[in-house]
Amino acid sequence: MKPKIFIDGEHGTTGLQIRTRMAGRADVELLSIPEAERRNNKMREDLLNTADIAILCLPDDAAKEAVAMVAGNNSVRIIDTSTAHRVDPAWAYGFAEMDRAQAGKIAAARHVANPGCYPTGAIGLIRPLRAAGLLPEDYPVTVNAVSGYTGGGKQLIAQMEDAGHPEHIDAPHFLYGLPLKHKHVPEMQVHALLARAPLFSPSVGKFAQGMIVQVPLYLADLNDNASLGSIHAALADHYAGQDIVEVVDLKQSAALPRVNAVELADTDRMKLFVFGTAGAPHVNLVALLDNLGKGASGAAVQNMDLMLRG
Ligand SMILES: NC(=O)C1=CN([C@@H]2O[C@H](COP(=O)(O)OP(=O)(O)OC[C@H]3O[C@@H](n4cnc5c(N)ncnc54)[C@H](OP(=O)(O)O)[C@@H]3O)[C@@H](O)[C@H]2O)C=CC1
Ligand SMILES: CC(=O)N[C@@H](CCC(=O)OP(=O)(O)O)C(=O)O
Repeated sequence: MKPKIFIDGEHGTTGLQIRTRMAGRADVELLSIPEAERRNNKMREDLLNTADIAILCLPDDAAKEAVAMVAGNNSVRIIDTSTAHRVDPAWAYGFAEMDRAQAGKIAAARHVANPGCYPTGAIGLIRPLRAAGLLPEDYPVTVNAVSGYTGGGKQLIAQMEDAGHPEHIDAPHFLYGLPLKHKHVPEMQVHALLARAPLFSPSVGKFAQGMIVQVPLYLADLNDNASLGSIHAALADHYAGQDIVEVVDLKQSAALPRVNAVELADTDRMKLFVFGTAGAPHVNLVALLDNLGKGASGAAVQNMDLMLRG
């Protein structure tokens, strides 16, 4: 029998993208709820309890309610794309490449918390340097990022695309999260293995999908006389043999005049760069991804595939 997959929230931004990725897959049976019934709790509860894997693409509170709907059912496994369970030690964090053991943990888990889009970039850059001992645990990490507007789901998409929307946003690029209490900070701190909460400044650009995450570093405050070359080598070693995360060659990075936020739109890949000049005091670590690809729906399908094999 084919494993049954139910995407709760399949008519939202993340859910639709997962459905698109699953179209044509003959190895799974996709359970579906009509759009008009998407908030029908009885139907959702039945489908959640029928599934082998439920993928939650809901706001945090609704995700917690969905988990409660399958309490006592030991056969359904869950991938939650919301923020609700990302620092819960009982849930496997769904970033398969973040260390060597993680793909195995996801494969064996009943509960998987899909990472946030910004944390995928930030943790992807920082954690290998913590693991290699180059970045001190108490380094004052800053994370600056720009996301495509689909990152804000149906509501922000409408505000950006519909000129008649009462809260239409006209800005081509805007900063938000100005009180510095973004919901992604805790998972960045926990999974990047940092003692101090990173200072995170997000922004949105007038493009649908794409993301740049930047982590600038002062070399003098790192360990082991860290250099442009040793930082790049640590990242390249960590991701060697991966097909989703690519560490761009130093020479290629040095030749780039710019980084285009939408370069990886509509892909599930992530590119990591180390920018700077040999012998100079700073480096800038940069992650490039699609907020809906490796940043959300692509990662959810990757995790589902690991769980189906596990
Ligand atoms: N967009 C992105 O780039 C990313 C999103 N995520 C996470 O994915 C989750 C979904 O976000 P996103 O797809 O962007 O959001 P959307 O607003 O686009 O979609 C959410 C969907 O969930 C439905 N929904 C909301 N509340 C309930 C409820 N109580 N019961 C049943 N259905 C409900 C909505 O229906 P209705 O239309 O009626 O509101 C909608 O169809 C969020 O937790 C988000 O944080 C994670 C990483 C990146
Ligand atoms: C552009 C934008 O608004 N982005 C969202 C984050 C993306 C998202 O909702 O994802 P998570 O589930 O990972 O939080 C935000 O800043 O709240």
